[in-house]
Amino acid sequence: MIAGTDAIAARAGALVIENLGVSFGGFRAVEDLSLNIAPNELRVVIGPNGAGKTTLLDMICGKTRPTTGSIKFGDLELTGMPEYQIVRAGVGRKFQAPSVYEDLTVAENLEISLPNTHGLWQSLFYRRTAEVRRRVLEVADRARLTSDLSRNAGELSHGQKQWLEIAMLLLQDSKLLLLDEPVAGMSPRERELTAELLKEIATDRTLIVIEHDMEFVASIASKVTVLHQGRVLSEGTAEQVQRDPLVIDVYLGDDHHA
Ligand SMILES: Nc1ncnc2c1ncn2[C@@H]1O[C@H](COP(=O)(O)OP(=O)(O)OP(=O)(O)O)[C@@H](O)[C@H]1O
Repeated sequence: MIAGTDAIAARAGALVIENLGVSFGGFRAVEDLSLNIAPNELRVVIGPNGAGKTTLLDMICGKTRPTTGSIKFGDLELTGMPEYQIVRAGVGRKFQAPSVYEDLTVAENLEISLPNTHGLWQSLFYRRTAEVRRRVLEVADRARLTSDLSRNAGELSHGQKQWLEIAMLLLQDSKLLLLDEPVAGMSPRERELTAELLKEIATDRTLIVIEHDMEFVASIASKVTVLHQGRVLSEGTAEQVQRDPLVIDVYLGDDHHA
């Protein structure tokens, strides 16, 4: 019974992190960190430089192995699983710098993100091909890339490349998306569109977004977790954490709180 319930939670994207910790040669980058993220939640993680934000995402996606604690994605314990299995379990990571295939078109970038595409092209089975086209068009529409499908990805603006990469995660069927500063370097209009896109994605997927820009955070987040020195310092709405004296203290002198 419990396994069945957990399996549903895994598909829906619940993430439960308990007492997570990692040390790099004696230095504790993350310590005793617990987080509970509901299915279809859009959680923002903020914190000053070196707080452990990137290290947290690295541990969820298997890039860094925790020294202590557990990361449960539904009924799956992710700690100890190799990175490719974590991807297959539905966890997709986007790093700060976009990594798309610049010499391929937007459509081609999207097509190759679909699982099992190689076998598909070998067989050239019409119905599957039509299904691929349908899914590519649907996700391109979601990511505001419909009119750019035949352009080379290298010609896209910085913001459009970020959307393409998010679209690739959607086609990979990621149920939990980990995004590292998705609006860094974007224009104000691109930020607005990204806020809309992320909110839309959170209607049927779970997202964890690392972000510095508090205006953007306020525009997207239902809940914010503030990390400091590898631990959770505060949690609440953007407004609540910005008013928290502990958070103000940590950011003192930082223009985020001007
Ligand atoms: N592989 C590593 N080896 C040694 N120290 C590391 C390693 N990775 C991270 N650290 C250290 O762990 C701490 C947390 O780093 P992390 O990159 O997670 O912080 P962050 O909150 O993402 O900061 P930023 O906002 O600057 O990206 C830092 O002090 C960093 O120097």
